[in-house]
Amino acid sequence: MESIRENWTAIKETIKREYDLTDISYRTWVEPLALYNADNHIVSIIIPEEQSHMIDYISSRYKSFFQVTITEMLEEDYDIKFVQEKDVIKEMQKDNLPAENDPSNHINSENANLNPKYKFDTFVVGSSNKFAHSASLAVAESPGLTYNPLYLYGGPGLGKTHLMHSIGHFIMEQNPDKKVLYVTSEEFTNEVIESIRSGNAASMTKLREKYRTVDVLMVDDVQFIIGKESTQEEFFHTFNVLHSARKQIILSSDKPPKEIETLDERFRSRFEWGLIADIQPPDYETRMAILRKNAEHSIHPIDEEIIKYIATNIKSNIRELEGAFNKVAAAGKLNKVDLTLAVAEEALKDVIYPNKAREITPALIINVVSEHFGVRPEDITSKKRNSEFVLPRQIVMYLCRELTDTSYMNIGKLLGKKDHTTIIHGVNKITAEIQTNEDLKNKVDIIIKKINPS
Ligand SMILES: Nc1ncnc2c1ncn2[C@@H]1O[C@H](COP(=O)(O)OP(=O)(O)OP(=O)(O)O)[C@@H](O)[C@H]1O
Repeated sequence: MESIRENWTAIKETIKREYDLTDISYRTWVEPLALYNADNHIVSIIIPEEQSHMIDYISSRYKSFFQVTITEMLEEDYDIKFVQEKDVIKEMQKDNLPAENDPSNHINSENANLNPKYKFDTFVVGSSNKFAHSASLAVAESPGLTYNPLYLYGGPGLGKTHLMHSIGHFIMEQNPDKKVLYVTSEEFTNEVIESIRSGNAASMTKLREKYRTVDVLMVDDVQFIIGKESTQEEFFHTFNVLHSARKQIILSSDKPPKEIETLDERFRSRFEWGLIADIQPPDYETRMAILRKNAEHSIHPIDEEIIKYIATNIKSNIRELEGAFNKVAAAGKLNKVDLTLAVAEEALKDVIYPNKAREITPALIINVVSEHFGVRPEDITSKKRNSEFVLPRQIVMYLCRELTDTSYMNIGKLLGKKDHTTIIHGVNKITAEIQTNEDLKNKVDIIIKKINPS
């Protein structure tokens, strides 16, 4: 930092000379720029208040000039960030508050957003996920130093989130001072949208503080960020800042970068900088091992015969495998009967359709929406009027009309015997709201992609 400060005028004069700037350009754009700070190889440059409306222009035209000149003069890589004078003033005022008032100091295991159940020791390793598991462990052992970013991809419910959380727990157990943050793309998108909507520079600064000061950032289902312009842009800069500061980035997606058609080149190349590891659907042995592990924790013993039946019939998704197991266990408990193969077959008759392609049905929509909102499907199809069930239920109404041919009357029957006018109202409400409410539109888009990933 000190050497940049000492050479600040020389840096600007070098830029004038090397890039052949006219006197007027130099005096107008470059000379008034002041150095704010240089941390983690990021040089922050203050744009004076009277030039604040030109920040995009100054950044696009002069950023690379500063980057190249500083990097060459100091023989170290630097990234450049332009900041508004008024934001710097606010930042300085904030810095005068006691440190504990700063929320970014409180990222610990709770607000790292990690599920305590998703750890390496609960993750069953088999041939389908061995590579992704080893890569994850290597990253957990030396974050920021081996593979950066780590990009995990695979179909739904195959353990990407479980592995990401395992890395987070491992790092924090080894070093509780590390700031680890897990976020879904949906949460990230909503935060960016919220900051932009508030039109408040301080809110954007806070968001950047939150994401750009961590040691490990994990973004789940990154494909949902791609194509959303302002979110994508914010993510791009966050990625650059963290990566150039050697902070670990872990991403998950349903596809490898080269198969995401809408991914532009700057993301593709960055995603490929580190290591790309895929997770395939589990083989029979792995499915059996996962089910046996579940059975160990079950209060009621579950026969090996039943475990084999589930492992044979549910092949492509571990979430569905666990769901089937839970359904069978619940059937035994609820009906107070011995858990025989016949009971298991009956419990799974709606789940197991041998050789049948995934069809979009109201039942599938209800399952995906309830999982997305963290509520039970029975709550969505019940008559309960609790506020947390109303929005998911209305989204189900809307999606049943958008994605299936189900009539209003039949949707009503599925959703707690509701009258068809209630369904029409729900569908119209969501149709109108997604025109103006970007959060909701984002939510609905993500749910549609989960229902129909193709
Ligand atoms: N190898 C494994 N061993 C034990 N449990 C697993 C394994 N893989 C996945 N699971 C379990 O399966 C469920 C789904 O896994 P997870 O949420 O990690 O999938 P995902 O790949 O992130 O899915 P999506 O892309 O839909 O978000 C979780 O309950 C997880 O604990």
